[in-house]
Amino acid sequence: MGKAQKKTGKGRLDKYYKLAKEQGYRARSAFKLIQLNKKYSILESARCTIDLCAAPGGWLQVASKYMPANSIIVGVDLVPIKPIPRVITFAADITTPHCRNLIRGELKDWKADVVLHDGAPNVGTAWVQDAYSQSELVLMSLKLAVEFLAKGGTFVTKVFRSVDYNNLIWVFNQLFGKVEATKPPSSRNVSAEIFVVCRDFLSPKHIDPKFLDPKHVFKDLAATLAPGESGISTGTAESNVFHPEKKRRHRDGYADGDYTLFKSLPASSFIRADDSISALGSVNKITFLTEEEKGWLDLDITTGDVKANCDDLKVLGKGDFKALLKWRLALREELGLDLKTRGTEDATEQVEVVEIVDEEQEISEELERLNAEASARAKRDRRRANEIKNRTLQRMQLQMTAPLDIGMEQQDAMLGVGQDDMFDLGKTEEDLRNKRGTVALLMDDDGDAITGSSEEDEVTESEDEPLDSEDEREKKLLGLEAELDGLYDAYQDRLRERDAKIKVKEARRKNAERDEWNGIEANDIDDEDSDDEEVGGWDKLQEAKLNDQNLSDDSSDESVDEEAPAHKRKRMPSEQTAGLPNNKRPRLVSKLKPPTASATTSAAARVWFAQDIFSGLGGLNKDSDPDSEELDRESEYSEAGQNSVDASEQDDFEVVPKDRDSPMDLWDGDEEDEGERTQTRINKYGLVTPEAVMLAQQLVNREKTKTQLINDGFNRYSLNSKEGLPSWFLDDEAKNYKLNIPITKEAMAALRAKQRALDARPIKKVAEAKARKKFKAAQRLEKAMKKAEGVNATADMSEREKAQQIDKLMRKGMSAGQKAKSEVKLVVAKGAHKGVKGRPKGVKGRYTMVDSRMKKEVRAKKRKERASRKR
Ligand SMILES: C[S@@+](CC[C@H](N)C(=O)[O-])C[C@H]1O[C@@H](n2cnc3c(N)ncnc32)[C@H](O)[C@@H]1O
Repeated sequence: MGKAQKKTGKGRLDKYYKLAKEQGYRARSAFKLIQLNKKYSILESARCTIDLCAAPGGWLQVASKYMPANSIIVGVDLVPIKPIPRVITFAADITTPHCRNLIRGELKDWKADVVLHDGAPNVGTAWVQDAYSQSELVLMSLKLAVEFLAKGGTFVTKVFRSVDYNNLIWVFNQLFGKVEATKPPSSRNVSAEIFVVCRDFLSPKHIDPKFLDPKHVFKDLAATLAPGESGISTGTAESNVFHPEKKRRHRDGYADGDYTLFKSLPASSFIRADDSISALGSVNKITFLTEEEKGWLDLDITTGDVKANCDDLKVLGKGDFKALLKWRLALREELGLDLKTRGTEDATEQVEVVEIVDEEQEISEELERLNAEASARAKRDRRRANEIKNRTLQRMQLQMTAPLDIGMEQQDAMLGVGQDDMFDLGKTEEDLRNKRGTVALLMDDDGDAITGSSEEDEVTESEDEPLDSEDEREKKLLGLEAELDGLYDAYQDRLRERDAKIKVKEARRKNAERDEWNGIEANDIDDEDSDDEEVGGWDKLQEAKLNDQNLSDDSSDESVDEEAPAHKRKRMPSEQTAGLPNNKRPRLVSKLKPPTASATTSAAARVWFAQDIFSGLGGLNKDSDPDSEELDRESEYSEAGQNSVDASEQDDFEVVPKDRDSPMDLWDGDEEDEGERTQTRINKYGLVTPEAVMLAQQLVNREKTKTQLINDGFNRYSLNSKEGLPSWFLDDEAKNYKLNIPITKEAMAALRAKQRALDARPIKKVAEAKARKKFKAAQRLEKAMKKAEGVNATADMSEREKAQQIDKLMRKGMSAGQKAKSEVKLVVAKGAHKGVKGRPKGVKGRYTMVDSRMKKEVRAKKRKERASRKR
């Protein structure tokens, strides 16, 4: 009975339950992570994952399946988790410091790329309270996540859709670059759970503890709950009065002995009640039945509105309730129930309550407004970036601009500073001119270079100015190349968008970059700025909200203050030489610099900036080599009496473009990695290309020596430098510049044989099924033999009977365990059998009537099945 109930109850045993069983997952929830991972590709590139609330271990199994080999997976839960290969698990409460210490002990100083949280507290108490503790658990998991996550990491958490939901999302938004809520198909619709995927952890240096403190984050809800009470009570009644829109489910049931839903309250009780607000929240009507109460109806203060309000409290709004409370106070004074002072106190009390609740409402409204604003801003930025891209492409097509490359354009767009590459180049020239002739113009009294928007406006476009013909030609040429580069990149992007595999690879590559890259990001500076402003990010944000400021928009922070702390300055190498006059740099330089760690500028951009015209600008070329920058400035500002540069650095110094044929360029670290990777691939899968098989055969058959093969591998292009060549050319070249190795018949045959052998191997499931079958047959036989021995040992059977019995047992034991199928006779419905209804003559046992139509139909059906299976 239990079984039947289980199957139908709540539809628990749905297809994911069955799938989980089939695929060996411990919980159906595993599919939630599989689906989340499919959407966001979280696990493929992660090398360390922490799963909080992991029992029984479904998510851990998924993580272990999808994460790269040798990655670290740690799972924690209140209950012990059965061991899973290559997963570390322990039992702890994630809300305790003990748990934190255990994780720290496991990770040492590693950081996690992903933190998962699918926690659910034990249900059973009131719904409001359940949701609250779930939200608390989420906040606790976030606390661990921010401690252990690496910058750029991902936090996936389950949240219940409750009143806390928006507050949690708001907090996530403060700590992560991208926050998305999603409900995977395997999550039941009846469940209030939703999964929030927070990517791009910002890793701020200081996090205001209030962000992670349930008291602050869920202030709204906490305030509506009276201390020590878990749900519907005075607090809730109050909230019903002042927040009629926030309906909470009432699970307390009926009061003792009272089984009606409609409740009325005598006016005298309301007037004399201590807790008038909760009285208003829990009744439908205020009645005037006694003589005294009827008398109150005639008073001036009891206006028509008040009477109407008393009639049906459930339809009243906040203003109506306030009017009723005012009326109550006035009546109490009238009746002399309160001394004047007491009355005032009471009034103050009421007003305070109203104010607190009002304030809470304001905060929640503010939160909602901020969320809406953030999403609108993101949308606006996206639109702007698209516009910029389109405009740039148009200008490129009209040959109006020399695109540096798509990568840089995107950087600009991302920074939201607009696409004004040509203007910036113009500005560069302007700067040059200024530097040559009118340096003084750029200096203020203290010798600081002047920057600012007003200046930017003053900078004129130098597009119109004639360049000398040599330069112009070169510029044009580079422009054309860059244009080709741009178009090629766009083409590659389109290809990439179509190819899911490339997306995964890209994600991995990005992940690798993220770990290696320690450079500067505009955001970093922003973060630091806000961090450095110390006290309470929370308070500041609240304040910022009130001031209607955009938290991420901090263009004003771009200029670095003279008194800025040392670590702030460290971020801008160009400004390390504090004594130099141009601490503040013209816009072009400061704008291009931060994102242009050498890794981010394309070859085309580097070639572009390697032109003589830029050679005088520190920070523009050389990818921020601080030494060369210092020397540049040293030579330019020597009159200003700067002497902070080493004597060795003061030697004749010439800014030259990087030597294209320098030996450094020939050494390609990637190729070594590639070699290793190829080796591992070969170890794992063997040789998979005919060329490789052929070369191997030649080596084995001693047709060629290793040296010969290596020598054959070289060609006159092998040592060519790739520096400065456009990517489309390199891609094309990579396909064609190598020698085409002729493939022999033998190599192809060997490869095919290998493939056939691979195909002939049964898949794991089939092999397992066969082994199971064999094992069961052996068991049956053993059982039969034991029985036969028993029969043999019995004394009350004749030898003949024993032989018969044993024969029967053995036949049964040797059979496949299935009953022999009874034969079905096929009777063709033609000749004498045509049109016969019922059993045809002379046919005994089971039979089936068949005809040519049926034959055709069956064949067609089989054909279709085969075709669909192939597909
Ligand atoms: C829905 S289950 C997690 C299922 C898991 N993701 C899987 O795929 O197998 C929720 C888990 O949260 C755990 N949990 C609840 N509160 C916890 C706490 N404070 N600390 C650790 N685990 C907790 C419960 O023990 C329970 O095993």
